[in-house]
Order: sequence, then structure tokens, then C-alpha cells
Amino acid sequence: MEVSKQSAAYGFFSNLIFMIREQWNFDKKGVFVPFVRIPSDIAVSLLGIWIPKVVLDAIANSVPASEFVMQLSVLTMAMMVLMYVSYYTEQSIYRNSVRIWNLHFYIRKSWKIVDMDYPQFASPAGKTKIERSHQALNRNVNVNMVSIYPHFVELLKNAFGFLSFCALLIWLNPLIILLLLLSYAVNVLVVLHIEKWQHQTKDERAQIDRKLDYVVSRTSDSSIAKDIRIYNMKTWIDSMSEFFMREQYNWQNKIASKRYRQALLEALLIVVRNGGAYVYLIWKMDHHEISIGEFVLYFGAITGFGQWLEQIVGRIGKLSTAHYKVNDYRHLIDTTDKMRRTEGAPLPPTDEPVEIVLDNVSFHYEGSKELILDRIHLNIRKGERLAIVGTNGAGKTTLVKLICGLLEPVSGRVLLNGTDIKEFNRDEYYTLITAVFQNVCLLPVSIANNITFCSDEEVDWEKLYTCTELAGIKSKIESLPNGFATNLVPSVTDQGVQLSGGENQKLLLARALYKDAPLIILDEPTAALDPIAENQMYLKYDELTKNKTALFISHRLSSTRFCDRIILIQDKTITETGTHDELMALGGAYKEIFDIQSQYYQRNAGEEAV
Ligand SMILES: Nc1ncnc2c1ncn2[C@@H]1O[C@H](COP(=O)(O)OP(=O)(O)OP(=O)(O)O)[C@@H](O)[C@H]1O
Repeated sequence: MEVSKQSAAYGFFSNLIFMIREQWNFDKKGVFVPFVRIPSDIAVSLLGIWIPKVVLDAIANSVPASEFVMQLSVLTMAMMVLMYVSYYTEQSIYRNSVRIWNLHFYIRKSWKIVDMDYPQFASPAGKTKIERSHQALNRNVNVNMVSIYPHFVELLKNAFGFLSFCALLIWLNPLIILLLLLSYAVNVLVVLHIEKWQHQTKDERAQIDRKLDYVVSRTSDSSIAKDIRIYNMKTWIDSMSEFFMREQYNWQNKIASKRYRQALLEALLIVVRNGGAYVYLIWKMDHHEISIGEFVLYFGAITGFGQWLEQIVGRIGKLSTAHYKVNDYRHLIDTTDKMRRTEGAPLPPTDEPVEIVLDNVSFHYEGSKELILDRIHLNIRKGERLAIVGTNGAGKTTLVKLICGLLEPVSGRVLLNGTDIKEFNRDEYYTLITAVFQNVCLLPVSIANNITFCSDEEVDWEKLYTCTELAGIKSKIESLPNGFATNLVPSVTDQGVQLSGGENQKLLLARALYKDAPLIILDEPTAALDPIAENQMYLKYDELTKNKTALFISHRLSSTRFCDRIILIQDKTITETGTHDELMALGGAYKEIFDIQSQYYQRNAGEEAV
């Protein structure tokens, strides 16, 4: 298996500063909490080893009871207050603010995904980037990217705690510190090595996660629930999910076995380190060089020193993980759009049809060298209704996506009214286009909102009624108990309705008409319509495309008669172009496909006549 070796593009401190800045903008209190938490936690640890010494010294030195009780009460009270502060700050850092903070990044990530350039979004590299960002913000806030600042605070606390215990142990013997440090250094190196390996293998693991997620999410996808049952896809889903789970399990095993080995090494080091130090303390007491109170104090200090160091090692590991996750998040967030987002060329008036020119356009999808379209020349006149036909996979949708700016040509230019579409601001350019694609995209909101994408107050109701009437869906909507206020996507909305395939298609047509842009694209808009509805749509075709340039993809060649011109895409290029009659007269591939389609109608008509 090839291991992807993507190293962190942002340094640790760059990521830390980025997150502190984010925390500052989000909630300033979170930045200050450490200043209280660090000293109080360290004081709790010091008091923890100091109080037994005070007790033992008082007994050994026969301190008067009243003085002893006084000393103990003050220390115990101080301990209580500090422990409360420590508990409160922990709750406030980890339990509350971090979860909300996580949500803040989650929303920003989702926003970025919907806002990024479509070609980048749809590319394999983009998908991996998005998957990694999902992992960076998984639900476990103790290990995902938002844990970087809390882990850093804890690391600082561990470092100061460690230094304060160091100061104590220096009085005992500086060599003890050296022995303890050496053993921990070995452990740190092993932990860092494991973290790096985990990061380097992340892409491979992300790919398996993505496939498993896809297969598992199919089980609850209502749109394919019927197919699952009818085609008995259960067996396929079972075996695929088992396969990917096994793959995931193998990876988890690999990670676990590395961690087990590291834990074993750590256990061995603890035995050598603490054992040696304790033997030394016993020897000192045996030689009357330290008192019983000091023995207990140093005993606690050696244990505490070890604990601080263990925590430092653990924190470095967690910080390193969080650092890589911040890295993945920033990789996504900092993705710069290739399309123009700044001020672009002035838009043409939106109430006039546009002219589109494809000038020597070639295209292949990322990850494949094979051209889908090869040096296409096409001039679509203002207000022209162009039908694009061709067999499955010929490249019709790809051509339309290039015109929409959803894909970028690998060579050549797409011009709108003489301006390269790259020159327009991307979002402004989209305002010129309205489209009905084959996939149905509905939101869990009302029908009116689904068509207009604006709030009820902003809806132009007259226009909405006209568009739904034209699309042939108005009477159906009005027959629903809540009319235009009826929610769609019943699985997540109150009293939501499920429209039929054809009704959904009419709704999408109404949406395209409501947008009222100068370029309208209809990709198989009648595929799900019954013959009567289809016929009505053709009859209204003039009205639907009035004052617009229209592109119409259809496999039903009879429908193309309503267009001014037809182009046939074959072998990566435009092989035939003309009106229906011209192409029939040409006697080429168009005529052949048309004849094949029409022979069934003719035969049926003939049979009926007999
Ligand atoms: N995102 C993608 N990545 C890689 N290849 C793709 C992608 N989308 C489409 N293709 C390939 O590009 C070719 C053209 O696809 P396109 O969807 O443009 O065809 P089409 O003419 O619209 O087909 P249909 O009539 O079946 O809708 C196909 O061979 C398809 O496999």
C-alpha cells in the first residue's frame, strides 16, 4: 500500500496563533481562563505533597495542638478553594465553550464547502480535502482540532508544574532529574513517531471512511430504499460494509499495536525511573541525610515529577494530533477560488437573451487524460433555442456545465456576449443562468421557499403563480392542505409532502422560471413527465423560453423540433448541426436515431389501424 506523505503546511505556532485568534474573536473569556487555571492547578499539586510533610514534621517536632490545627485548617481551606477553581476552569474550558466553539468551526467549514468553486469541490483532490476537514471536526472535542488550545494550556500547566517540582528535586540531587528526563525523552520520540505515521496514512484511511460512510448512508437514504429491496442490494451493502469495516479494523489494529508497544516501553521506563529514585531516597533516609517529613515530600515530588512529565508527553501527542487537524481544516478554509470572486467584467442586462460562443474548447475530468470534448466550436445566437442531442456519455451535460462555469475548459474559451466567462465575477455570472438538472435538489422548507429561495415576505406571489402555472404544477400545489406553504422533504419537516418524480420535475422547472435569467438550461426536463404533461410543456415552450437563450438536452428527438437548431455530439465533438428537417435530409446519425425512436410509434399506429 502506498502511503501518502503530506506534511503539515502550517507550522505548529501558526496553527496555535490561528486558533487563539479565532478564540479571541469568538469568546475572549476562553483566552484568559488559562491564567487562572495554571497557577491554581500547580498550587493544588504542591499543597498535595506539602501537607503530609507539615503533618509529619509537626508530629516529629511535637508542635502544640492549637498551632498544628491552625496550620492544617489554613492549608486545607486553601486546597479546597484552589480545587474548586481548578474544577470550574476545567468545566468552562472543556465542557462548555469548546463544544460551542466546535460548532462555530463546523458551520464555517460547511459554508466554505458550499461556497468553493464547483470544479474544486467536485475534483478527487477536493473531495479528499473535504473528507479530511470532516475528520478534523469530528464530534469528540477532546481529540479534534478545537482541542489544540486547551491541550496547549494543559501543556503549559504541565511544564510549569514540572519546573516547580524540578526546583524541589534540585535540592535533593540534580542527577535524579537527569535520569527522569532521559527516560521521558525516549518516550516522547516514540509518541511523536506514531503521530507522524498516523498523519501520513490519513488519506488512505480517509478514503476507506468515505466509502464506508457512503455505503452505510445508503441504508437510510429513502430515495433508494425501493431499489435496495427490489434488487436485493442488502447482500451487496452487507458485503461492502463488512469489507470496508474489515479494512478499517485492520488500520485500527495497526494503530493499536503501535500504541501497545509504546505503552509497554513506557511501563518499563517507569519501573527503571521511579524504582531507581525510590531506592536512592531510602538510602538517604537510612544515612540520616533527610527527615521522615522530607522523605514523604521528596517521595511525593518524584511521583509528581513523573506525573507532570507523563502528562507533558501525553499532551505533546495530543497537541500534535490537534495541530494536524487544524492543518486539515485550514487547508480547506484557505482554498483559494480559481474563479474570479473580486469585481469582474460588467454583466449584460438580465432582461435580454445572451450569446454564447465556445471557442476551440476541450475538456477532460481531473484524474483522467482522456478528453470528453475535443476542440469544440459552437456559436449560440441571442435568443436561440438550441437542442443538444447525443448518446449516453457523449458529453452533453459536460458541455452545459462548461457553459455554466461549473467546469473549466482545459483549453479554449467560453464567451458570453464576447467576454470570456472567466472575466465575470463567479457569483454574478451565476445570476445569468437558470437550469433544471437531472438530480432533484429539494430543501426541507415550504414549496414557495423551494421555488423562490426567499422568505415569504420577499416572494413575488404573482410571479410565483405564473411560473407554477407555466410549469404545470400550480393546481397540484393548490390542492394540498397548506398550499404553497406545504413543506417538502417529509422525513425532516412537519406535515411535509412527498411529490412524485414528475411533480418534482415540474417544481424544478417552476424554480428555473422564477429565477428568470437570460440563459435557461433544461437537461432532460421532460424525462419524468407523462405524455400529456410533456405535450403541454412543448406547447408552452415558446412562452417558457421567451426572451431567453435556451439550451435543451433531450433523448426524445421528437421534442427537438421545438428548437431552432439541433447539435449532435458524437466522438467528443459536434458531428451534425441544423434544424430537424435539415438533419433528417442529411441522412446521418441524427436521422438514424430518430428513425429508431419513431419506428415503434409508427408500428403501433399501424397495428392499431389494422
Ligand atoms: N465527475 C466526473 N468525473 C469523471 N468523469 C465524468 C464525470 N462526470 C461525467 N464523466 C464522464 O464524462 C462523460 C460524459 O458525461 P456526461 O454526463 O457529460 O454525458 P451525457 O452526454 O450528459 O450523458 P447522459 O445522456 O447519459 O446524461 C461520461 O463518459 C462520464 O463517464
